[in-house]
Amino acid sequence: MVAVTVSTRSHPSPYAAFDRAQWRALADGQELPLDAEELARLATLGDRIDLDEVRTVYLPLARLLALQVTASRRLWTAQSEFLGTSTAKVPYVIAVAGSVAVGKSTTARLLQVLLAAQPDTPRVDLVTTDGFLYPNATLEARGQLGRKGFPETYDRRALLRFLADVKSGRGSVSAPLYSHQSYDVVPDRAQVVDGPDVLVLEGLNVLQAGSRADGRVPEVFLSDFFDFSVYVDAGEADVEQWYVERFLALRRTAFQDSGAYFHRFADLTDDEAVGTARGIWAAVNGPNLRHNIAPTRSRARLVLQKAADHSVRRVLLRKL
Ligand SMILES: Nc1ncnc2c1ncn2[C@@H]1O[C@H](COP(=O)(O)OP(=O)(O)OP(=O)(O)O)[C@@H](O)[C@H]1O
Ligand SMILES: CC(C)(CO)[C@@H](O)C(=O)NCCC(=O)O
Repeated sequence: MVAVTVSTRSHPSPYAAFDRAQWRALADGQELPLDAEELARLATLGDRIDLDEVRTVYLPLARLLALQVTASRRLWTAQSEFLGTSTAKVPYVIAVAGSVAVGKSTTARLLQVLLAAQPDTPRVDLVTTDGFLYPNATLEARGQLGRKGFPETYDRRALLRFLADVKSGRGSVSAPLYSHQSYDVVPDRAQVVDGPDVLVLEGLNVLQAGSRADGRVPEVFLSDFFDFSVYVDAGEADVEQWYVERFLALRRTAFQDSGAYFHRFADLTDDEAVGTARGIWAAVNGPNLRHNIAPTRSRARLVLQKAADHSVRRVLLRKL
């Protein structure tokens, strides 16, 4: 099957586009290594997804990635033999980017499960960049608590160091953790990444180039350490709607916990909750999407374009 090439009259597109049927056909006959129960456990609250969607979208993606891992290992071994250096295995790093509430977490968790079922990649670790946010106390002192998720609210040097350490083949590399419930990084706890076959790194900011305080271009970018990158894309009006729906659902569940940062929103009426969620979107997540996240989409190797019902309607794969 031939993929459609997306192009404008003046610029040939760097992407090949696949509709659902074309993409699904790439993994025809492959077994799905998870059932509906496991899927429900790993899907983000509000993310409507079923096994058919996993088979159509994520299974072919996992197959493509497994193929890339195997090929890159072969290349690595050949180069090491040529140079006479050690052939120690280094983790294959996949970045997953996109807006708040677009479904990055579900995508990243699905890739973890599907890749772990492939023969060459049994050990797959998942790290989210949320843990690299500065603690609320630091953000508050800097007047940045209302900008959480913007590039400057992350410790980008620590994130870069973490990834450089993982990619240099070092074992037992620690990543800090974040709690959505307390809305803050978790002190005194860490996630240890110990030489997996694949590391999936998920976050709003993974494709951002960053800039230094002195305005100079940094010498090393996070993306220098990526082997593959996925951008989860949808229209802003749809993502805002998903954010609002999730906020309403969390109000009935997570916000009820008296220890939750958002507990003060637990007793809002539906109208008040919608107003509050739209307010947070308009002040923080919307501008962040427009100014800092969407502009990085063109750096991704693969784009999943979602429709209003959360289903992926088109897959774009970089051919240039
Ligand atoms: N305030 C909250 N309280 C409790 N859980 C939350 C809260 N906000 C988000 N979550 C949950 O935390 C997980 C990750 O949320 P996160 O905000 O990182 O995802 P996202 O980046 O907004 O969106 P997605 O993963 O859907 O792209 C989700 O399962 C979500 O339902
Ligand atoms: C932690 C992030 C930045 C990313 O996951 C996001 O979920 C967030 O908290 N954004 C700030 C505005 C809000 O509370 O939705």
